[in-house]
This record gives sequence, C-alpha cells and structure tokens, in this order.
Amino acid sequence: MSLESVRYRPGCLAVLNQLLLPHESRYEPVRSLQEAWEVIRSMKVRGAPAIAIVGCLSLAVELQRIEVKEKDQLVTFILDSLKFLVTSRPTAVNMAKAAEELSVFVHLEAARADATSESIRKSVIQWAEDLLTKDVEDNKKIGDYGAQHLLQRVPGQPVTILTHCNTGSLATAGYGTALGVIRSLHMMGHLAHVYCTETRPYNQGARLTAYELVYEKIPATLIADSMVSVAMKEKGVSAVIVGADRVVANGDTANKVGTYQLAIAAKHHGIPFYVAAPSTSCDLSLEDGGHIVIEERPSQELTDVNGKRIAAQGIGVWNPAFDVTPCDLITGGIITEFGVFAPQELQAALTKVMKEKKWQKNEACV
Ligand SMILES: CSC[C@@H](O)[C@@H](O)C(=O)COP(=O)(O)O
Repeated sequence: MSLESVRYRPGCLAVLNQLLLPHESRYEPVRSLQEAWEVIRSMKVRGAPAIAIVGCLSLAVELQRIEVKEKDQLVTFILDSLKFLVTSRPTAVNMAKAAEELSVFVHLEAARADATSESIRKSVIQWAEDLLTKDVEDNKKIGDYGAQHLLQRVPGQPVTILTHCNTGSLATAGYGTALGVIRSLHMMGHLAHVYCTETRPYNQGARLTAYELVYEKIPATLIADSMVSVAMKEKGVSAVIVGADRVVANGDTANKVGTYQLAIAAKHHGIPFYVAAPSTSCDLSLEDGGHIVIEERPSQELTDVNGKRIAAQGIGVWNPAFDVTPCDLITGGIITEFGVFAPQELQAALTKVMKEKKWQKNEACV
C-alpha cells in the first residue's frame, strides 16, 4: 500500500503530520475548518493538491456535525468557509479553484426547485469526497502520459530522472504528479535511477521524497540543491520533472523555490525539463507568471533545522517558498491528465477540454 497523506471517512478526517516525517508516522485529527487552516499553514500537510483536498474535506466534516435549518444560512456558511480556507496558503491555486467551483455548485444546488438544507449539505459533502478518487485517477493519467512522452523523447533507456521538492502520495490523494511519472516509469521497467534534491530551506526532498522513494523501493540518490548542475553533467540525467503550485495561461509555472535555477541548468545541459500538474493546478485567469502571488514563509524555516538555529544571529532573511519558471525553460512539456502540452499549447488545450466537459454535462441533463 502506498503512503497516505489523508485519511477520511464520513465525519472523520486525519492528516499524516509531515513535519514529523521521516522519523515518526503520526496521524492527527482535523475536526474543524480552523484546524484544517492551521495544518495547512503550518505545513503538517502540504503540496498543492493535498491542500485543496484537506480544505474541502474539513468542510465536509463540519457539514456532518453542524445543525443548520435555513437553506440560505447553510449556503452563506459554505461560501464563507471556502473564502476562509483560501487564505491558508496563497501560491498553490488548487484550494482557490476548488472554492470557486464549489461555490458555483452550491448556488446551482440551492437554485433547484426541490432544494433543502439537507440536499445541499449532502451534495456538498459528496463533491468534497469525490476529490479524493478524482485526484488519484488524474495522477495515474499524468504518470502514464508523462512516462510515454518521455520515453519517446529521450534517447537511451532506462532513464534517469532528477526531481525537486515532494510531489508524491504525500502531496496528493495518492500516486503523485512528478513522482507519479517516476512511479509509472519504474512500473514499466524503464527507470534506471532518480536523483532527488534536498529542497532547502524546508527539506521536503530529504524528508519526504527520499522517504517515499525508499518506501517504494525505487532506486534513488539524495543530492543537495547546489549539486544539480554537476549531477546533470556527470550522472546521465535524462530529464528533469517537477510539480507545480500554479501554471498560468502562457505556461509560466510557480513551484517550490529552486525550480527556476533547475530549469536554467537543464537548458544549459540540453536536458528536457517537464512540469507535471493536474488541471486543478492550472490558472488560466492569469496571463503570465508576473501576476502570481509568492508566499513568504517564516524566517525560522531557513535559519533553523529541526528547531535548532544554524544561521548566525542577527542576519537578515528572505524566504520565498516558491519561484516562477518562465515558460520558455519548460522544454519537455507540461504533463496534465489530458496529455502533454508545450507551454504555448496549454491554454487552448485546456479551454477545449473544459468546453467539451461542459457540453457533456449539459447533454446529460437533457
Ligand atoms: C503535487 S505537489 C506540487 C507542488 O505543490 C510541490 O512541487 C511544491 O512546491 C510543494 O510546496 P510545499 O511548500 O511543500 O507545499
């Protein structure tokens, strides 16, 4: 069984506290919206898809337990809750997109002639629960599309992949995005080796990706972030694959800080650079990466390791959690659940898929 970042049954939600990994596996209950906001902000749970899933499931848990009689009161509660959850972490778009979609859904449900508080409550809970299965399905598609694309593109197999941050089961409902592609390559028997970066300052690579790779028995080596160029030069890296917190209309991509320099180094070495991201991480409302709000994290995440200060007292600190990789450095493509697209093709491809989906939904209603 693969690792689970989230455990859910109706009325009951728990997250694996990722701050304690790899030393201790402890699930902690999330009983309210406030607790969900706190586990997300403190990064006990992190990764763009997992943030949205925990946020929406915490709303499902609240809806199981609260007593609301009036329909309008329930709708207001749901809309306010979603607005609150979106404030937990600003860069990853998944929670904001889920909030937007769920808000539209609630309005439509409430407008039905036979709508009651109970029917709205039930359908919102179902909507949130569906995110779990949908995310795993999407990740498997990303894994397979990405693996096939890469195998056709890069010479020499089996392949060696370099990845950054954590994009696996711990960052999603399961399987993973960039790590999902690695998992698929491994299952197909075409993976030689993985290099995973430590991912300073908060070490998601050393703490979480290394843990997942060991757990899955995938051959892998941990490197410091400062070793990526030499690894590309000397270790036969076939491709770089990373995840995303927000991919915007022109393909510019916000991801864990350090991604940008990785893409520059990959271009220098002629190594294809891929972004693996579900459509839930794509934000076509922003034209380019200059409009993405970049979260700044507390200075202690840079100055301290495991609660112990390593930096000189008195030094100033700048700690952006993410950087933006310009679309022209994404030379391999953007791997989504609908296929692999060049950055400049993404907007048109996703718009087309969304139109078709809307059309299918309308057909189903007739
Ligand atoms: C499938 S996870 C994709 C991204 O969210 C991931 O690459 C990343 O940057 C995570 O950052 P984090 O700050 O750990 O939430």
